[in-house]
Amino acid sequence: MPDPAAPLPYLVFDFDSTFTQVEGLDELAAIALTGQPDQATRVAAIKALTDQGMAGEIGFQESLSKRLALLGAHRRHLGPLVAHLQTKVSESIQRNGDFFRRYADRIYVVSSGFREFIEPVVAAFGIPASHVLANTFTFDAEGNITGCDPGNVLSRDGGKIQQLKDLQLDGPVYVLGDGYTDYQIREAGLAKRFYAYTENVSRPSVVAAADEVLPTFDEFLYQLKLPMTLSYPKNRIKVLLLENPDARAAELFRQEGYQVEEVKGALDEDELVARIEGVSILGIRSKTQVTQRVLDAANRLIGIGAFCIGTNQIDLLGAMRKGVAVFNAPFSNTRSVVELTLAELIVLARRIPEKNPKMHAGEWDKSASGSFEIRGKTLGIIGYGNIGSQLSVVAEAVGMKVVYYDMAEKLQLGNALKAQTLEELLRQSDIVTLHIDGRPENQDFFGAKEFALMKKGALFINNARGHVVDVPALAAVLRSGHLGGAAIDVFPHEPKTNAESFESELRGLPNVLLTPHIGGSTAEAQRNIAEFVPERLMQYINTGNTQQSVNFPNILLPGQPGHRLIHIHANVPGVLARINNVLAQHHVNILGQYLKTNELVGYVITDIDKAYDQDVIQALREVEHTIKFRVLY
Ligand SMILES: NC(=O)c1ccc[n+]([C@@H]2O[C@H](COP(=O)([O-])OP(=O)(O)OC[C@H]3O[C@@H](n4cnc5c(N)ncnc54)[C@H](O)[C@@H]3O)[C@@H](O)[C@H]2O)c1
Ligand SMILES: O=C(O)[C@H](O)COP(=O)(O)O
Repeated sequence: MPDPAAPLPYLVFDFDSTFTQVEGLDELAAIALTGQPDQATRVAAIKALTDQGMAGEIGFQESLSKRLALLGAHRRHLGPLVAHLQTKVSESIQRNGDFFRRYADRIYVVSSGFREFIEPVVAAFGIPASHVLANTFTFDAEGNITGCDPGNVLSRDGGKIQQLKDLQLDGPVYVLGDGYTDYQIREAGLAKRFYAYTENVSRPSVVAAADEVLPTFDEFLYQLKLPMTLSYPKNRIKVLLLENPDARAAELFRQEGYQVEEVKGALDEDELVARIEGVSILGIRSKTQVTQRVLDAANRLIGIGAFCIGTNQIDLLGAMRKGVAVFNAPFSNTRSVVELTLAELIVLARRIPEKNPKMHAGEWDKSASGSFEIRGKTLGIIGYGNIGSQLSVVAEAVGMKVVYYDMAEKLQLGNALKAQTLEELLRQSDIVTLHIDGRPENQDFFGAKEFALMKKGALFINNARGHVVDVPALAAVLRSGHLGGAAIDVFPHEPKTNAESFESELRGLPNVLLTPHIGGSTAEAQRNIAEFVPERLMQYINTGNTQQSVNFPNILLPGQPGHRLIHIHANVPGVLARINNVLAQHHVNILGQYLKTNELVGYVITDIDKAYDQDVIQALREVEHTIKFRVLY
């Protein structure tokens, strides 16, 4: 760590795959060979030689001369190459361009690439030509590139080492690069530290030799407490994804620069407590219970993503008290559940759960007994929310009468009739389907009393949550023949992974269709969820936007004009006044302020001018009743 009062150490950057995302010679080859029949094979051969050289498998000089021989490039290709490379500067270097301009006198680019394309690219970052040390091409009279200047030390093996010796820098040198030749500067004792730069490419031999690994340049600036454009390096944000959400979720988080760890199944409380330390984002589905104990062990948690609809598995109030925002996907699998329920209505009405296993066992049981059409029958929908109301429309479209019951006042769709009481619905329905949510008060919502009120021979479906039904009572009415059948997708105790077995007293009962909680498990739903939830979480992290959070005050924030202070506090009187007192005492200019509270927490966003005294940040952290505080640049 440099002494803050001392000048910055000299920073020696590699160019190819470090300063830029690509290898300049590979790109030159692609441009020069455009339209040639053997383009692909020659470019691939050049790339392979680059990699062998970078990994230290062949000498640098051998790699370079073989590549140049394959290249067939001309001076006229250099202009397009530079224009292309200017769009390929590493993202974190691009966003910290101001740092380079400010400290250009301490920065050198030492590369085995070529001055002809490096100089113009780094010049845009304030780095003068005198700080670019690179090879130079040789040309023939027609302007064809024939090779590289053999007099340049960088064209030889050990060239970077010699170049650093020749530079005679009068202070500590830190080298940042992706290649083995960058490490060799440190190995030769000419640099104090070597940082393996892995934003674009990560070479195991180089990473193994490094003092530090830099997934981005933000990480370097953060470690050295240097000015940076992000408030926190994204590579430090750890995501733990459980229960196998669609691969797109991990892909989106990784694209954002986060570290992602995945666990196929659910974790129990002890397992999750052991894994949650250091995790900033936890992604789960319906199985993993996020309890107060888990939240207490979560020292870095910012947000939880429920990659499903239900959030009853999360202690939402506990999360709120800890300043952890929870997001779900409230509509992404709605249609999938509706389609499954529609299928089950018909399948149960035709007694398929009984007939199918018989057929597989070689028994031909052709009979109309107990089978009926669903047309004209009454479907009782309990819980007329997103799923219940969409099912209502679909069921009417296939000729059913719909009656619904909901504790809340709901928009009546089509010809559906509202039942004033649950009893009224149960007495008239031929099929009853549950679509209430899994809030704790709904534990054993449907039991012996409710089953007794159903018509003899009626059918029952539960695709909502397992714990809302008293399963022994259901098993009893199925055994007694009071119910004609049931389709059950959710259970009070479900296996954590596919490796565990499923135990239930519903197993083996007649005309009972059991499915392994697959109501929302379709390709479409899972893909939608895997895009929806990461988007909400990343917006929250990047902008403070809490729109559609299930436990936080919802604020849709405007664009950020300066720095943004995000303050989560216990909802007690006077906190906003204290925040504003601190801001006033430090003469901070407020550009905008937004506050929303709920019963437990207050959420205050303050946009301020970028110029402010850093002490204000500590003072804001110390405001009484603060739960969490962060700054967005
Ligand atoms: N099987 C699956 O794979 C699967 C997939 C998605 C959703 N779900 C579950 O389906 C259920 C419904 O989902 P949704 O998106 O329609 O939810 P929703 O919140 O839109 O609707 C739930 C409705 O139930 C009502 N309700 C709650 N408790 C009630 C009660 N005691 N009496 C009467 N009405 C009550 C609410 O007022 C609300 O209108 C949830 O439990 C969800 O977890 C299961
Ligand atoms: O709440 C939900 O969306 C469903 O129960 C689906 O849950 P799952 O993602 O665990 O299948």
